[in-house]
Amino acid sequence: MKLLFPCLAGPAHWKEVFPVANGDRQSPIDIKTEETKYDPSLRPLNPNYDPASAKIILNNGHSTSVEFDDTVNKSVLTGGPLSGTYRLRQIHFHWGSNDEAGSEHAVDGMKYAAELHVVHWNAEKYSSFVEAARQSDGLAVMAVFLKIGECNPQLKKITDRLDTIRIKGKRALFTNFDPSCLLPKSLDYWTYFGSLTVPPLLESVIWIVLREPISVCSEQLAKFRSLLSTAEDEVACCLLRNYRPPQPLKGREVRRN
Ligand SMILES: COc1ccc(N2C[C@H](O)c3cc(S(N)(=O)=O)sc3S2(=O)=O)cc1
Ligand SMILES: [Zn+2]
Repeated sequence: MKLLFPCLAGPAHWKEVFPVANGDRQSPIDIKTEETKYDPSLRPLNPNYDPASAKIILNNGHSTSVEFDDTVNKSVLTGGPLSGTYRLRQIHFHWGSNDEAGSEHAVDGMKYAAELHVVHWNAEKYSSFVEAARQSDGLAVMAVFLKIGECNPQLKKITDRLDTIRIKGKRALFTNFDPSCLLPKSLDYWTYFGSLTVPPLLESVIWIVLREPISVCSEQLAKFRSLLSTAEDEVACCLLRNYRPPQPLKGREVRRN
C-alpha cells in the first residue's frame, strides 16, 4: 500500500522513498558475538571533547539531540577503527514504548532499553558534514547501550531539560556539556560498516558499538517518551518509540578490539 507520507509511516515504508533501505550496508544490525572477529590492528578509542562546544538541545520530532559547534576541531574522535580525525556533530537517543526494547542494535537477539548515538564526521578528508554524509567513510557513530537500572546522574543533565523542548521544533541553549560523561568505563567495542538508521539511510557510517552499557532508570526513559513528535499547531502525539529494527548483515564482518 502506497502512503502519502511514507517517511511518517515508519521504517517499513522508507524503501518507497529511499531504495537504499534495501542496500548492502544498512543499520542497525543484530551483533552475533560468536561471529565477531578479533582484529589486533584495531586501536583504543580516543574521544576528546571540549564541553564549551555544546550549543543547543532540540526536539526534531524524531528524537532529542544535543548539537555541537563543528566549525573547528574542538571536539573530536580519533583511534579505534578510524583513519584520521572525526569531528563531533551531535548526540541523540533512540528508545521504545516500554523498557523491554528501545535500542536499535541488538546483541545476540537481545535489545537494550535505549541507545545513545554520538555522531562525528570526517573533517580531515571532507570540507562539510553534508559532503561527508555522502561518502563511504564520511561519518563515525559511537553507539552506547542504555540498560535499565539505577538512575543515571549524568543523563539527568539531559532528561531534566526535556520539559523545555516537549514540542517538535523546540530548542534551548545547552552548553558546558562533555558527552564523555555518558560513556561507560570500558571503551571496548565492536565495529562494522553501515548506514544512517533514519532517512536518508545513507551508507556512510563507520559504526563503533561499545560493548559495556550505561544505566538508565524507568523514570528517565518516561521523560524521553513524553516528548512530542508533533508541532504546536498539530494534534499532540507522544514520541513513544523511534528505533529502526535490525537489518540484514549481507555478509558484512563485525570486528572487535
Ligand atoms: C544528509 O542528511 C542528513 C544526514 C544525517 C543527519 N543527522 C540527523 C539524523 O537524526 C541522524 C541520525 C543518525 S543515526 N541514528 O546515528 O544513524 S546520524 C544523524 S545526523 O546527525 O547525521 C541529518 C541530515
Ligand atoms: Zn541514531
